[in-house]
Amino acid sequence: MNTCRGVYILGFTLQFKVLVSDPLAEEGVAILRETCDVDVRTDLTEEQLIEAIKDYDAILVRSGTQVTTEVIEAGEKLKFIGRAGAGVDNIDTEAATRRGIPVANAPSGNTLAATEHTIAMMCSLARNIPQATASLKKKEWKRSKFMGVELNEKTLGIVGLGRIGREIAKRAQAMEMKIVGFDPFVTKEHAAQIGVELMEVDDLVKVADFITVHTPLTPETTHLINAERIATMKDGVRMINCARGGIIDEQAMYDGLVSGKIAGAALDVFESEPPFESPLLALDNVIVTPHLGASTVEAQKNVAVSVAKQCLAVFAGEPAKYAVNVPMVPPDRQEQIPPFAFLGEKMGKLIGQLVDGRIEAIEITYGGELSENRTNHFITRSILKGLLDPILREPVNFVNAEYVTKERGIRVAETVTKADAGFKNLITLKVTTDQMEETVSGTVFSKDRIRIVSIGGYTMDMVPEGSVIISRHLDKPGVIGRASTILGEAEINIAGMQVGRVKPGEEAIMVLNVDADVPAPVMDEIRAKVGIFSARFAKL
Ligand SMILES: NC(=O)c1ccc[n+]([C@@H]2O[C@H](COP(=O)([O-])OP(=O)(O)OC[C@H]3O[C@@H](n4cnc5c(N)ncnc54)[C@H](O)[C@@H]3O)[C@@H](O)[C@H]2O)c1
Ligand SMILES: O=C(O)[C@H](O)COP(=O)(O)O
Repeated sequence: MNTCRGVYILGFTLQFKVLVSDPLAEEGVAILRETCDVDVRTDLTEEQLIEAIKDYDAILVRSGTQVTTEVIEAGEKLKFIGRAGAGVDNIDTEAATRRGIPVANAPSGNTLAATEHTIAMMCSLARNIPQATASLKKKEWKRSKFMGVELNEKTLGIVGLGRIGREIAKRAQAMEMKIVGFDPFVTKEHAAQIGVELMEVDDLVKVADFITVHTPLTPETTHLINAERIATMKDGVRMINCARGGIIDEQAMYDGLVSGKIAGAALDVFESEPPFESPLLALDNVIVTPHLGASTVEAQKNVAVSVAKQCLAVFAGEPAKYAVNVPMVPPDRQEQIPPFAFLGEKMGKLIGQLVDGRIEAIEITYGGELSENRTNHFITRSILKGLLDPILREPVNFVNAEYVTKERGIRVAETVTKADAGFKNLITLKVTTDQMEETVSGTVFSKDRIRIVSIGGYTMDMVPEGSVIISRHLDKPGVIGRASTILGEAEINIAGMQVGRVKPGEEAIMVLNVDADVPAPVMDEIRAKVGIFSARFAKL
């Protein structure tokens, strides 16, 4: 363990504890040690991890640690789960989302390592290099036994055209292979641009000489390559899996390798790891590596540094760059979103203090230029956080805001409209409870000029910060004066005041910015005054 300086936040220095439970490159650990207490404990059993995790603010893993629901539930202080690598299938992200814990990975740090490993495996498979090496080391000289095949002019089928799939396509074209691909999330045009003929998986398996899979392991991709598809493949097909065990059905692959339908397989990953019990290990036409796809010095440094930096960002109250359970802010929106997210959170917080009863529905209307904005869901999350966090016992944050809302049966509707009530952009939030309805609207004039522009239909120009009293009263002389006198007697300074009305002499609204908290008896006194229908104190 290392004693260190702590992370400085809002005038406080907080000492965070980080558990590294899989081997992580020293460059990443060193970044964490500058400000945190770091324990590297790569030998914990699941039971020991469940016991240990309660002391830590973050856990950093590779694929070796199973971060299960039990681990996450036991991690009372957990604020961040980092995966130094791409696949997060060893982390129960749903459980983390429920608890509001961001899970982040390092998606591109090991792309080239995994790509090069796949290419190495394909070449080794084509030329029997591991088998020939083992044979010669036994002092055998069997040249005809290890006759290979060329890659030149063969068809390579790539299942999953993401980061790794695309890099493989590029390299395989340099070896003059013809590339066909399957990926339901890639267009034909995009595939064509990278030299790949896109087709359905059922067609791909029929035409390919080599098949390599590069998808995540999901319910849809589990056993995507199964006995039925293997039966339709070319005789003597060769298969490579450097993505995740389970994308290819291992039993079906074993049967195909034994029958000779499949000439050979190169496997870096397995349905169960380590695969000591797998019959595949006994087959001569199977070459294997122990999940080494990401194991290069360069990749390990990249991924360790990436998750360490994201961990510190989260400790400092900033978002993790590659959070997998929080929507990603597109790079071109990183400047634009924060003022709207700020406004949304404040609007949520305000309306939450203006309503009574059980919240049943939340309607958010994005108007003006926001009607064309693809990233309104970020603002919605901020609104939900602002509204629900002060009300609920469990913490609500950007990660679990949607989950918590849904779990409580609160209906959320997002609509867009070109109508803008004269503003460039306008957010209108309406909350319906079992007792009442309230509406608040706000706008961003610029990042330094953010305003609530109406409450309950009354126009105003309110800075959404600090402490406020919001009252509804009769628009008659003396009513406002009565409220100010009460505050003066209680020695509460009024820093600003706004009044809004629809018609003279009818109900009006007053917003008083005050410099201190207003005690409940003082609020009761204001409410009791003739002409004041309601008055609420809110902190933003
Ligand atoms: N062996 C290793 O050490 C190693 C190293 C790095 C990555 N990986 C694994 O490699 C895989 C690919 O990584 P990546 O960085 O390229 O991921 P990626 O997210 O960039 O790409 C995955 C691609 O799979 C596609 N896909 C999703 N569902 C699909 C489906 N049902 N059918 C077909 N395609 C589908 C996606 O559209 C995407 O294009 C992951 O499983 C990752 O965990 C393994
Ligand atoms: O998904 C990944 O990034 C790879 O499977 C690498 O796993 P590792 O970090 O355990 O090597």
